Amino acid sequence: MSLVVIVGPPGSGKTTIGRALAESLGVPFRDADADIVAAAGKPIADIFVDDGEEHFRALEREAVRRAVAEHDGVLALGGGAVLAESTRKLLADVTVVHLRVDLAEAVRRNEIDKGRPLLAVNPRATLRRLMDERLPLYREVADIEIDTTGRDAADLAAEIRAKLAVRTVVVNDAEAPYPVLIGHGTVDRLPEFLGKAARVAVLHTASTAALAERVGSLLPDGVEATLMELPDAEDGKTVAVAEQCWEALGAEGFTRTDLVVGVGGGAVTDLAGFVAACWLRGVAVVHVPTSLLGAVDAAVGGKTGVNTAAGKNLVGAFHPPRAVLVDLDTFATLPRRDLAAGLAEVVKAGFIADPVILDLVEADPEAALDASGPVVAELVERAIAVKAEVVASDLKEGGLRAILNYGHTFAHAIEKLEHYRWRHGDAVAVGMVYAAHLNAITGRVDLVARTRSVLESLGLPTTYEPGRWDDLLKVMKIDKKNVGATQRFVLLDALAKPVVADDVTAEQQREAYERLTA
Ligand SMILES: NC(=O)c1ccc[n+]([C@@H]2O[C@H](COP(=O)([O-])OP(=O)(O)OC[C@H]3O[C@@H](n4cnc5c(N)ncnc54)[C@H](O)[C@@H]3O)[C@@H](O)[C@H]2O)c1
Ligand SMILES: O=C(O)C(=O)C[C@@H](O)[C@H](O)[C@H](O)COP(=O)(O)O
Repeated sequence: MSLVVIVGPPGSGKTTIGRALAESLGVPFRDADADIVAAAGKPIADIFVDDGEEHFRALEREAVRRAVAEHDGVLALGGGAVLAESTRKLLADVTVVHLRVDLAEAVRRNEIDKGRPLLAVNPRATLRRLMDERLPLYREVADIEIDTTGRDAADLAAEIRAKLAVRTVVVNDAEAPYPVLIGHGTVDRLPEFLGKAARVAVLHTASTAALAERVGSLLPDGVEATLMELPDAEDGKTVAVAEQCWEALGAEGFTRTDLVVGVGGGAVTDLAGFVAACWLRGVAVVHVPTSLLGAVDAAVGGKTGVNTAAGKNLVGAFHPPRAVLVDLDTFATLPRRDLAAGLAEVVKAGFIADPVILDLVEADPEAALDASGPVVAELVERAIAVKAEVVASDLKEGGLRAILNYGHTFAHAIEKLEHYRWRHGDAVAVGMVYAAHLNAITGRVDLVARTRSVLESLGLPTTYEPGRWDDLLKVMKIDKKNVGATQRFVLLDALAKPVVADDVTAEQQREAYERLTA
């Protein structure tokens, strides 16, 4: 969590709403006015009477400077703090929420709270003047503006939380750029992405049924939701399941302006994207990934598809979403094993492009496994940034995008041999160890020990059964990256220097397997 600063006129609810927001985010709350009172040893009204407003403003500037430097959480400022240019400059680098309120309600709230020296005489006229004078200053510093009139604190805290996207990564897809909103409560932003939809098909599994219901309840009057429950995990990623969805869309009279929403792990978003890509030759899809793996990988980038008897993801389409809503709250119910599986793809992003990811995981693997902690939020953001940059320049995997397949040649072969009963992330973990052996064997870089140790620290598998090489090789020979009879592997020349190699010999491949299973 980083700092969120609340500003607004007297009576806008900065302290009450700030506290409710901090509680809902699970972070500490701090009140700059309380800091001034503590430092001066007397109430603000007494500082005004004894020392004058100018002295109070000097104390306030210092209190705000200190709090902005020290605090990690929610910080409420006094109504006049934004008068100081130095304070406004300080706020340019942090997230600022401006709470508005109408005059009548502000007067009412200030009548209850009598401790405001500037409002001692003729509060209505004074408040109107202060609000008019300060409004442009609040707006100058604010990232988010919310009207608090007639609303309760918990409700407002929930709305602010939803708007406090940790970050919006824009995937600059050449055809239609789309945002990936990462934050708490971002699912509530769905109504912004409905377009002209009159019907919304919400695809989910049993594990995400409650969230799918919530998605349905977010739709405005006149927009109908149809919830479709899919079989769990890879059992849902089949042509037969896709066909059932198409039948249901047909029965609903689903048109080109309607919307598919995928609420679930990567299996759901892959299937939802595929259903949307094919229905009427392409309707919009919004993804609400609920697994870490879905958030950092499957929901971003527009690859959709199903598994068939021939292999993993061999049937599908490139169909980028209209938006991706990564709601960090959804990871709270994700089993630890699935969280770890998602971290395998995060670690992959570390090896191919952003080694800071590896540093973060290695520094504290337990923190990386704490779904509600700040490390997971940073890892999510970093991994999505890696993926967004790659897919923006090469949606259809003409070149660069293949690097996202690091470890996947071997992983997909395991998944097929295991009849899709292995978690994808677990298979990718083993696949990365295999690729690390190939890196070393082909004289590139030796990252075997580091790969094993970072994955093992997360409880991920790093080895596979011996004696299955022939079966594995057969599957690897129909990998999508292959060109004709030439196998291609994503390898690393060095950390964060991926290459696509087409000269890995049969002996080298086998040797990597022998070392992996030794
Ligand atoms: N399209 C792409 O670019 C891309 C990228 C990576 C992976 N994938 C695909 O994604 C799939 C793997 O995704 P995954 O790891 O999310 O698997 P998954 O979708 O099977 O989900 C894993 C398990 O977690 C459960 N789950 C999901 N969210 C939950 C939540 N919030 N609380 C409780 N349980 C929850 C699911 O019901 C499932 O049992 C694979 O099919 C893989 O091929 C696609
Ligand atoms: O988005 C990509 O491109 C990837 O390769 C991401 C992979 O992590 C992911 O598992 C993807 O589903 C694999 O795609 P595939 O084309 O090899 O099936």
